[in-house]
Amino acid sequence: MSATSPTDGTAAGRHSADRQPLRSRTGRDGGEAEDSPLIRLLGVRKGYPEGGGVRVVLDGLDLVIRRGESLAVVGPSGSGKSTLLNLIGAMEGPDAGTIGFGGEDLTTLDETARTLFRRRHLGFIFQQLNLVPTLTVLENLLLPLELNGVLNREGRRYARELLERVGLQGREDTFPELLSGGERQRVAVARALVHGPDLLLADEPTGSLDGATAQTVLGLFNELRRERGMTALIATHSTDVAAAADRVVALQGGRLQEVAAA
Ligand SMILES: Nc1ncnc2c1ncn2[C@@H]1O[C@H](COP(=O)(O)OP(=O)(O)OP(=O)(O)O)[C@@H](O)[C@H]1O
Repeated sequence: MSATSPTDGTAAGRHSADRQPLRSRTGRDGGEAEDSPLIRLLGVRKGYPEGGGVRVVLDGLDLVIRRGESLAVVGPSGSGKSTLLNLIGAMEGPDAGTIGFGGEDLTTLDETARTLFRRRHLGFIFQQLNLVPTLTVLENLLLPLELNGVLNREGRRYARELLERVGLQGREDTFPELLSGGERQRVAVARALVHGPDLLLADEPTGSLDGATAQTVLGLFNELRRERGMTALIATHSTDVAAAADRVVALQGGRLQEVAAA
């Protein structure tokens, strides 16, 4: 079964683009380009070895995500949400199926091309955060810019602006181990956004945050979608996070199902 169409990604894209009320929820005017698919999964399967066999986690997923859309993925623990994010983020490859990103099939890229693709186009917020402990907060934020060879004055200014927008102004020179869990999570949020990614992949991005701070972070995602046309895919157990998304899909038993908007 598909999140958007049981059979065909193209039809699924048209179906999704017809969802006018979803656009008005974020205040976007939803032009043609914004509504075009950014990501297109067709027949994606993924399993892991277990007891001499293979345990299938994702069982033939079809999914279309439009440019500028925010999509929440919900589902029980172990249902494959992180696995789905890892596949779309080209962290690993599927056993079968294709994953299109802006017309390019990620499953055909070699390791070097996948690394470059991730650096240029994606912002990750991992559950484990993956902050570099030997770098300060600001240095952690500058890392994606450095890796992309675009660390300049404007990048430094934007890094500071993002820290302010997540409420961490004044903590630029602090090391991650001296921050609270929620503060560390906000550093990871800002770091994922600093290079202006086309797609944000966020795994439980507000899990360590209080309600008000979580709303600030979700508001920031939506602002960046409006300001920069960013697309967001968010794995979550939180009903608040799901409610802030344009669209919600649920993973269960290896399959995706569209969930009615709240
Ligand atoms: N690299 C791996 N090797 C073996 N099994 C794996 C690997 N990655 C994930 N799995 C298995 O795939 C299943 C799905 O894991 P995944 O982390 O995607 O679930 P999830 O929905 O994100 O869970 P949670 O909500 O608890 O974070 C789990 O049973 C997990 O053990």
